[in-house]
Amino acid sequence: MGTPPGGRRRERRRGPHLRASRLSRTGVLLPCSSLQDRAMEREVQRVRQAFLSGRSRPLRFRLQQLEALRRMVQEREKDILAAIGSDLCKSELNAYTQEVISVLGEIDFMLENLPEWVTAKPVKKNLLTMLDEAYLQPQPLGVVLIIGAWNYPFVLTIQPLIGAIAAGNAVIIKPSELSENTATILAKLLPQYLDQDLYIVINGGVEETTELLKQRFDHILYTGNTAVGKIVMEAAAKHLTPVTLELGGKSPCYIDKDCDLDIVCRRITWGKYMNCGQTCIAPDYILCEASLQNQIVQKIKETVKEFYGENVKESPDYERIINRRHFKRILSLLEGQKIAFGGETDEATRYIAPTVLTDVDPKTKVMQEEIFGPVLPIVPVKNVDEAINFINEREKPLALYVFSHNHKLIKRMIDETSSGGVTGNDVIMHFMLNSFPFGGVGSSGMGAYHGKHTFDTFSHQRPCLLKSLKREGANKLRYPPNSQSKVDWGKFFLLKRFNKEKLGLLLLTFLGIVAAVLVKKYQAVLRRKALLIFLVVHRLRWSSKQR
Ligand SMILES: NC(=O)c1ccc[n+]([C@@H]2O[C@H](COP(=O)([O-])OP(=O)(O)OC[C@H]3O[C@@H](n4cnc5c(N)ncnc54)[C@H](O)[C@@H]3O)[C@@H](O)[C@H]2O)c1
Ligand SMILES: CCCCCCCCCCCCCCCC=O
Repeated sequence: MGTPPGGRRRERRRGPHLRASRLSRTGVLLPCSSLQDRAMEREVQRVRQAFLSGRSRPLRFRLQQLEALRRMVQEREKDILAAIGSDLCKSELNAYTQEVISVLGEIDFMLENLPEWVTAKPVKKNLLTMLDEAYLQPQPLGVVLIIGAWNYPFVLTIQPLIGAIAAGNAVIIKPSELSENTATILAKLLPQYLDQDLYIVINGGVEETTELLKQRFDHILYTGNTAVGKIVMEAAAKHLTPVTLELGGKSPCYIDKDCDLDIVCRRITWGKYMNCGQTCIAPDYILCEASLQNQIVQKIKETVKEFYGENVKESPDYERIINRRHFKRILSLLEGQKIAFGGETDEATRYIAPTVLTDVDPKTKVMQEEIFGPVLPIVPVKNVDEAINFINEREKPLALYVFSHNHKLIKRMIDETSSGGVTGNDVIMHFMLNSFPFGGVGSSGMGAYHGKHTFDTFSHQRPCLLKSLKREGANKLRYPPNSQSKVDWGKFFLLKRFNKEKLGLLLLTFLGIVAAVLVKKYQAVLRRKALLIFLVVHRLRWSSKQR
């Protein structure tokens, strides 16, 4: 674990120091020069060559790599927890439950299901292809770039990696330079456990990411803010590279008056102040009727005490803001606001107390940008209609939360709004169910991952149609010269429409096709039956001759 909560922490410059050494196989650290471009290109080229060798493709290899990754997490757990701990001032227990547990769960899930996912799946056929072989074959995309985020620096980098390996790709991992300890440990550990040419870590800041983005990839998965998401997409467009953008936004939380406020406030307090509010799907603000405000403030205040004790600063469960820039940014959101409780700060340790703001004017700064910190504004609304309008007038959020005993109201909120994901009567928990695709919509992102969805994100579902070089008669229908009769046949095969005059002929053809299908299907049986008949007849003739 890093500096203990409350201890004075040194604010280090993040980024430049990562660039101070040369390109290496264990986390590429680059000199800041024009050589960088070529060095980056060579690195990507090396990974591409490894992909082209074909060794990332066999199921056995993918399973081995995933098992090796699991071994890394298990054997080096202490180092990983310490790195996360020093980046975000997080206890080992919290780093484990918030990050490591999901990674281990995801690896186990992949190992269990991958053999089924990689197999080709037959598809439904039409009359034109009924005698052919038609299936979907998932195939790796190639070289994938994963740009991680700093707020959950381990899970948000490794979870996509798991799916990319499972899908048979080569991967370049670019951890966030803001969580520098986790970035360093990933660059150190991954090459010790995984194939060193197929999966590499490139560390660095904006400059290196910019260089990296000039290269051609087969897919980019970026996690971070919307502004950089646009930069990534623009760079990707130059190579027509598909992107998955895991972005952010202001996730609303509507509290209906028909609910159990004690439970609601406990759940919101957990999701809002976990990781000091630096969670992409944390409830960003509360919408509720004005009459509920004071009770909500009171109950959140009590829960904060229950969770973190009298002195939040001393709690091992309360993290710190990642850096001074974000600390100052969050502080600026408090200007001119009515602080109902909290508001204490300490710049030296980048501590911001769990804070609630009441009667917040939607036009103020705190309601104009994603907070990404432990500040919770309450915006009073008249009723659920106003809440729905409020949400729909803004960018589509990454998550939406609605609390009520009234199931119909929850369903209505879901039907009449849009967001990446929704949880009714809780927060955050949809992230933990890997049968859900996790991702945004509109400005909160595009594409999704988790579980099978990550495998699909990093796979190409290749349609494969295998025909025979026989049965050319049927194919003549599509060759020139065209004729009305051929069109009629086309209508029959593709639209299942009959020309009444030709119904008899069509019926006959159809029976012919059915017979052909049956013959093909039961070829072996028919061959055995024919042989048997031949032998019986032969035997009868022979015995009659004998007589
Ligand atoms: N949807 C999700 O899963 C998810 C998860 C975590 C965070 N987020 C979002 O991320 C945001 C917080 O992260 P952040 O904004 O501090 O991320 P950030 O600024 O740390 O950016 C992340 C990555 O982008 C790179 N980067 C930054 N500026 C760049 C530039 N100009 N050109 C090229 N690359 C650049 C960085 O090197 C880093 O690797 C929030 O909006 C949050 O909601 C989303
Ligand atoms: C012991 C109980 C286990 C339940 C753990 C719940 C932990 C939630 C972790 C949430 C991680 C959220 C990551 C969000 C990604 C965006 O920032």
